[in-house]
Amino acid sequence: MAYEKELDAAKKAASLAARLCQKVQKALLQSDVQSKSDKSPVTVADYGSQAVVSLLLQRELSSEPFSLVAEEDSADLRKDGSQDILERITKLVNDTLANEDPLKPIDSALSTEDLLRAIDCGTSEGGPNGRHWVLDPIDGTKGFLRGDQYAVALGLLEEGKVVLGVLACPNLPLASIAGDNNKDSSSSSSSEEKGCLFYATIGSGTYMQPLDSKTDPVKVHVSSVENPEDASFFESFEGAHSLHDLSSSIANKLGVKAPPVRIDSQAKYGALSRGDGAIYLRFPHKGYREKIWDHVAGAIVVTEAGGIVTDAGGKALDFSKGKYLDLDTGIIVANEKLMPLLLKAVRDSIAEQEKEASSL
Ligand SMILES: Nc1ncnc2c1ncn2[C@@H]1O[C@H](COP(=O)(O)OS(=O)(=O)O)[C@@H](OP(=O)(O)O)[C@H]1O
Ligand SMILES: [Mg+2]
Ligand SMILES: [Mg+2]
Ligand SMILES: [Mg+2]
Repeated sequence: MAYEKELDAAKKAASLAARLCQKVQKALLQSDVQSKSDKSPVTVADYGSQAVVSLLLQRELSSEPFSLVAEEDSADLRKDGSQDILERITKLVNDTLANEDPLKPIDSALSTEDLLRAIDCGTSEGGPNGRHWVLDPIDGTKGFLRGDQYAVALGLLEEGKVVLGVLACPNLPLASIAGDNNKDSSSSSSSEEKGCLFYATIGSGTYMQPLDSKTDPVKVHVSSVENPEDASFFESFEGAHSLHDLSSSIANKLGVKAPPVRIDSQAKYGALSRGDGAIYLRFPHKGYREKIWDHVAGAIVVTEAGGIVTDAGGKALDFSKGKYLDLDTGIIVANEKLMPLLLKAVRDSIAEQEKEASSL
């Protein structure tokens, strides 16, 4: 299989980073209200996760040139007054790496300077040439803070095309979340087993396995629903991230009956890839520029499971332009059967909205 070595490294890196995030989220949720409103634990997990992925990929793929486009950088950690937090992150990363394989002797603990360097390996600009890893160390930071859904999202671009993607979703139930409308999908089902690892390489399909066990992976497929009346749709939890009114107008036009399922992060792409819902609608407010790390891993996880991911005009997403995606209005996802109907509903709803706006 193509990209076997890269996939092994990516799964290992994302799983280990997810373990670090779980540890921080647990501490965060157990802590008192005052320290919950202190955003530093989130920062710790974002930086820690990025460092772990950066270090693991470089270690496992040491014979290859390494380029990483990632969300975080070390600028704030290098400022005066950041020494305490920097030491905390360094300890967290060292502890995580030491627990990775208790049988393997640890080389030597990382210094704070090593940690800053590992984070800053993620400052590549990406682009159309060569290989670039793309990382969102915690996607859905707001969900992470609430104790809800988040994902460690890692992808690989080759000559501007996504060839591999891994999504670690520590709070996503292994069972379907279909019908979990507006429920808190992490805490509503506390007895259910949670933690999913989705992965895909180009031409080989999408697989899911439990995040914390060696259980065999299963191949997943997007929903085969053909009648929009039977479809349900996902959208951002945060209203500030996507225009919920526009989504509901599109859903009405299509005849979708079920209310939206709102969950944070690229866990939406993971859930769609196994058919928990049939449609994803994402319409950021005007002027917002989408970053590639918010979609690279999720897009291949869905397309390899048989889905289609486009902008609101029906164009495939172009990940070759650097850190940003140039988009027509929004991002939509559906299976092949629903996509033509969805595109028409999107076009009609946007036209209606523009007409209303111009008559004001
Ligand atoms: N204004 C605005 N509009 C659209 N998108 C935005 C906006 N602000 C942030 N972001 C990006 O959204 C990422 C979070 O993913 P979701 O929107 O799917 O989830 S959620 O609604 O936040 O729960 C989130 O990713 P993280 O920063 O990694 O959490 C952001 O990159
Ligand atoms: Mg993100
Ligand atoms: Mg993030
Ligand atoms: Mg962020």
